[in-house]
Amino acid sequence: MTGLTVSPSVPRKRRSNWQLLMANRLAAAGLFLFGFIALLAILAPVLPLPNPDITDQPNRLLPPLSDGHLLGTDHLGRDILARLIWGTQISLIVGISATALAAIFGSLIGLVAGYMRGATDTVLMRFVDMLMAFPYILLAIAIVAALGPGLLNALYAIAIVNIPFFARNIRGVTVSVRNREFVEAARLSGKSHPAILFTEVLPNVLPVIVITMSTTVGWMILETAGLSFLGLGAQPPTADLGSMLGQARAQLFTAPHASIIPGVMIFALVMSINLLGDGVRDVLDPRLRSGALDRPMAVTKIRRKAKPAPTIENAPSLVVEHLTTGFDDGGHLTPAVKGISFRLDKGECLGLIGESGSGKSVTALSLMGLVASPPGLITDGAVYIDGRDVLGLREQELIALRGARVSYVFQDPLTTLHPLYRVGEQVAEAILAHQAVGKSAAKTRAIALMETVGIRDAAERSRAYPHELSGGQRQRIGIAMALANDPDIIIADEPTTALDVTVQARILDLLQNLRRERGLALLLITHDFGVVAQVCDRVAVMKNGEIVEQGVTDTILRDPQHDYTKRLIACVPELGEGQRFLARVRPLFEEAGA
Ligand SMILES: Nc1ncnc2c1ncn2[C@@H]1O[C@H](COP(=O)(O)OP(=O)(O)OP(=O)(O)O)[C@@H](O)[C@H]1O
Repeated sequence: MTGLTVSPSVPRKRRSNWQLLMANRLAAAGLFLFGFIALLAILAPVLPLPNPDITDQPNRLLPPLSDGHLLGTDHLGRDILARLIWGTQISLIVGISATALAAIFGSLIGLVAGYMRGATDTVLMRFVDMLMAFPYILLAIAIVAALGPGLLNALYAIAIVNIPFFARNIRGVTVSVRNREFVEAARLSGKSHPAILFTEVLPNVLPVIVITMSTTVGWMILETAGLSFLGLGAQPPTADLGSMLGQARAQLFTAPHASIIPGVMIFALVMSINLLGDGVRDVLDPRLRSGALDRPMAVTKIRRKAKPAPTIENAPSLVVEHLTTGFDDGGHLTPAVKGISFRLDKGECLGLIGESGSGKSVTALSLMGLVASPPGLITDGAVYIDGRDVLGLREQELIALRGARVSYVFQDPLTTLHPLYRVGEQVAEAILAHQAVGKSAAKTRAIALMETVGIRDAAERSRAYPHELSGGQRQRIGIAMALANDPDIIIADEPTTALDVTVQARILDLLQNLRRERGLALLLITHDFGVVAQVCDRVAVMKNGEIVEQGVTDTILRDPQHDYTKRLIACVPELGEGQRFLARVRPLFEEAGA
């Protein structure tokens, strides 16, 4: 828990983008350094600096800390500090202007190509591909050579070679946004294409434009310096960082300070902008924070306050003790599950019930360390399977338990089944993940499992793709995969919510039969007390991440103690009881102020 502050149980006010940026220490350091350099550059006209262009041959190549020249003088006796500050100003103006130009034209190309598609897209993107086909620094040199050396032409050249980065990025996002329902709705309402592009699409791609700008501006400053270094950018006597470096090259060994000083400034400037740019990207696209997308952890991060006993005696199949899971929002922990405890015995069904957002799924995923990290973090408690604390296991041991001893059935099988593989192959793959059997044996067993879960013509249906099956059949495939390795515990997270009532009843029947036949322990997550009444031996009621009541289902149904449980039970209407149901429910909700 070190370094994290924990929110109280009342909902916390969302932190502003500025607060999130400041919470990122590297970005804050980048902002501080960049702010300091930019301030110096802005104040150049009012700072007590000598004229940066006045030469003074007798005082050439004076070392730093010389009288009247804090950073010494260059090969023509000009004051290096003055040239450095004025040069930084020019480098910043050129780099930022080139970024703005590239962003405007590149984004425009990307927006139009991605939105219009067809011939417009082909022509624009082939033009962009042509630009990208050349090494960009060579292309920039060629452009300046054609336009003639000079800072303005260097600016145009750097902007042109960076247009493709913006065009490609923005086109990709625009293509996905143009098919969204709100754009469709705007089209149906009769809005013109330009209006849709600028009022519907642009606001949604703006964060990507800002992210691309913040991560490329440093490079553009570096590229401008590169052109000036080669004598193609700033022309004498004007100084920018690249030309200072280029002119000092000849005295690299006799007066190294003349090159080291602008070199250090380029490094500090580009480094500070890149750190700040990464911070801006993380704030605007939190999915990328800390590389969350490319480096997801295999097991939820576990940092428990106290070390629980590694084993317990005579334990039932599953014991959860004081489990606490939260989400780390840039150094701030928002709890989602707060110290919950429950038990589940062999052959038993425990219902975990609660309204949306009460923490049921986070509980289910925490049991096998499946909450996505970052940002998920287990901060307390233990999960004992057959008396052994699985949260204390090594990563590989915990992964080996998944699907083998404990398996999951999720709400929407269409999102958990791979669309490009036949369902039989997917069931066989679940077997192969844990059992040393041949491919054909796995296929035969997969078909047998499909028969067990009630899929008719299993051999033939095993060759179907997920989209060729009905919702009920797909959920049966999900259950077959969960059964593939004869688990002891099945965690079913709202397995029937996406199905109609008749299919729902059949799937619940199937789970009941499998539980009885195989002695499975079933943790059934639902928000429907009707389902609990039908299937579960015991029930635990969750609210705001806590279990507010648990016990034998019949007892709780007959005599609920907690108001919240009473309201959940009252929400189960009985057939033909509409009026009586409403009369019963209304006072409960009025009491709760709902
Ligand atoms: N990746 C995440 N990052 C931040 N907060 C999250 C994340 N996943 C879940 N939460 C939060 O954790 C809390 C519990 O969510 P959970 O998904 O467990 O609810 P639930 O009871 O399963 O709801 P539902 O029935 O709608 O699935 C919610 O407040 C949710 O916003």
